[in-house]
Amino acid sequence: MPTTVREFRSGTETPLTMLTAYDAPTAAACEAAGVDAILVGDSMGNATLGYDSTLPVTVDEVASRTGAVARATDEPLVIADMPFLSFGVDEAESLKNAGRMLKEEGAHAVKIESGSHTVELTERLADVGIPVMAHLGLTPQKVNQLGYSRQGTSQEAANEIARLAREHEDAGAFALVLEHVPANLAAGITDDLSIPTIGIGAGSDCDGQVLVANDVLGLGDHQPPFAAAFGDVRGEMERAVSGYVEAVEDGEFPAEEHSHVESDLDDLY
Ligand SMILES: Nc1nc(=O)c2c([nH]1)NC[C@@H]1CN(c3ccc(C(=O)N[C@@H](CCC(=O)O)C(=O)O)cc3)CN21
Ligand SMILES: CC(C)C(=O)C(=O)O
Ligand SMILES: [Mg+2]
Repeated sequence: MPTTVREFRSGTETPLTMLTAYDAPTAAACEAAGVDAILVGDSMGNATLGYDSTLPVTVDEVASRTGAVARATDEPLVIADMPFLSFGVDEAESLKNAGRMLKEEGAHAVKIESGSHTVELTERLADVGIPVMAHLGLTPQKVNQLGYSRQGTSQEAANEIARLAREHEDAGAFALVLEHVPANLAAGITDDLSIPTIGIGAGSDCDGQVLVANDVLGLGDHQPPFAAAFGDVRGEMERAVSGYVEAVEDGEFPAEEHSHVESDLDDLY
């Protein structure tokens, strides 16, 4: 498994796997299951913080969860997802916010939602030693312009995504997320680039795949059409909590083995 971005590359026999995690136990489960990279996604906004988009997520929130994920794991690459307006406004601020994820929180790399405005920033970050994962196609921080719809569906839009993909590789990005784009566009970009492409709703010809952990675990209430549940963790949580509630209400918990009596104590009343 990769512990530096140099080992996270295309052309391997099996596709690369990436999953989001926002806490230590989920990160530990990802590591135990052999996930190659963990993305501390700004999807934490809707997945765990109760917002209806990723826009309100702060640098402090991503930083604190990145620290938790990095402390809980050794092997997987840990990538911090830079939140809305934490990059791309002011260069010094972008470098400070991204650098903090590596310097203070133990991330190995950052991801930034990309566009023509992030080519120079990607180069600058890479130059100072902050590996950048680029992200094209559906970029949820642009929900107010794009909604959550498919991207790259016209020839013109597809060409633009392919051009930006090449520009970000040339700028020094170590990998590229392609979200909600046609499988044939993602396949073409994957062929063209030498850095690994990681798809989400982008078909099976990318070098790797990423999904939001809540969707994979069966923990979410609403999941995108391209996601799949491989478990029923929400059901499992409800069963465990119901068991606890019933045991307390029936007087079965706590039992003797969960309590202790000090025979030396005097009666207090
Ligand atoms: N749990 C979760 N999973 C994700 O994959 C995810 C998040 N949260 N939060 C951030 C973004 C938002 N994403 C989404 C959310 C919804 C659709 C979706 O339902 N798309 C429909 C409707 C499009 C529309 O509104 O026009 C589609 O048919 O494409 C797609 C991606 C992907 N990301
Ligand atoms: C879905 C991935 C690519 C993401 O950006 C996130 O989880 O925030
Ligand atoms: Mg994100």
